[in-house]
Amino acid sequence: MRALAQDPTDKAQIASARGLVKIYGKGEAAVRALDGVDVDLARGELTAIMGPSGSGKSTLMHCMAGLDTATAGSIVVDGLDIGRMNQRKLTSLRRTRIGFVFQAFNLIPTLTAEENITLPLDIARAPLDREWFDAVVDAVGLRDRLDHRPSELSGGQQQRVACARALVSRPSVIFADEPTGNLDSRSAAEVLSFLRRSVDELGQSVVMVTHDPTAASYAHRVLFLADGRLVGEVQDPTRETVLDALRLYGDAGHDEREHGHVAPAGTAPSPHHEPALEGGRHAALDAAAVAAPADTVER
Ligand SMILES: Nc1ncnc2c1ncn2[C@@H]1O[C@H](COP(=O)(O)OP(=O)(O)OP(=O)(O)O)[C@@H](O)[C@H]1O
Repeated sequence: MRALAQDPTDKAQIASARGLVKIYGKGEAAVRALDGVDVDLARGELTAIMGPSGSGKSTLMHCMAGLDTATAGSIVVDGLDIGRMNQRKLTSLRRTRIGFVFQAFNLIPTLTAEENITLPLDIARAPLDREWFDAVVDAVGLRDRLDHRPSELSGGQQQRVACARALVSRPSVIFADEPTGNLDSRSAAEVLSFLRRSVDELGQSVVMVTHDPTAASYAHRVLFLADGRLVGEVQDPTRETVLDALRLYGDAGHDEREHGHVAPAGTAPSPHHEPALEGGRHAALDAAAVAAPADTVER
């Protein structure tokens, strides 16, 4: 395993956590979703987070993205200690420094692709950097679809619009939670290629939760969680090395669940399946991220 950076505010890390604990509920019903996680996520890399269902992947991502508050431990994102921030500052951090991509695309059906992409800037009344917008649109390959509404786009194109929307405000880091969970394998490949290109060509940092070994193979590095702990990692992964690691770290059921992509345990194998609660939670989180007020982050 890569050694933890001495200093979590190290510029080489886009996000770091130390001693992260998250407990949901109280008393006998308490669930220890994160059980002391120390992690450094490198700037300018695509990092994938894998692990069995319930191992704490989404919780880790939500805590590190300032969407959820940790019970204990510290988190630094882009040099800012988010554990010390009040809700207003967290909202501001999400608005200015973090991009989100969720399994549900969460596009506004009445807006065109272009309007959906620029929505966060419009809400923030922030100016559009046309050159950057063009670079993002070209990287995402949507130039000839900008006037289309979501219903006129394929699932992969819709998710690429959501990726472009996450990128357009030049966030420091993009957090993507199962970004290909609703896509067939071809559309998933389009989205994953784009996420990787956004790192290699546009200098973005991306952190992605996935169950899919193929999706994880697009990453520079894959982290494995089990029972709320970080249990291993693979550098420069291939699908095979990820599968080996999954065998080692306990997501043994993934092969049976795989259908182009791997659905979470306990869910139907359809690539379009999404538990209602999960979808609702993601939609609410995404709305919170997109609709946050446009104040600035105070250091
Ligand atoms: N809001 C919540 N209230 C109570 N328990 C929760 C809540 N969110 C998550 N948990 C529990 O915390 C643990 C970790 O959940 P989490 O969603 O982070 O896992 P995951 O690895 O992302 O799972 P999956 O792959 O199924 O999405 C699970 O036991 C889950 O039931």
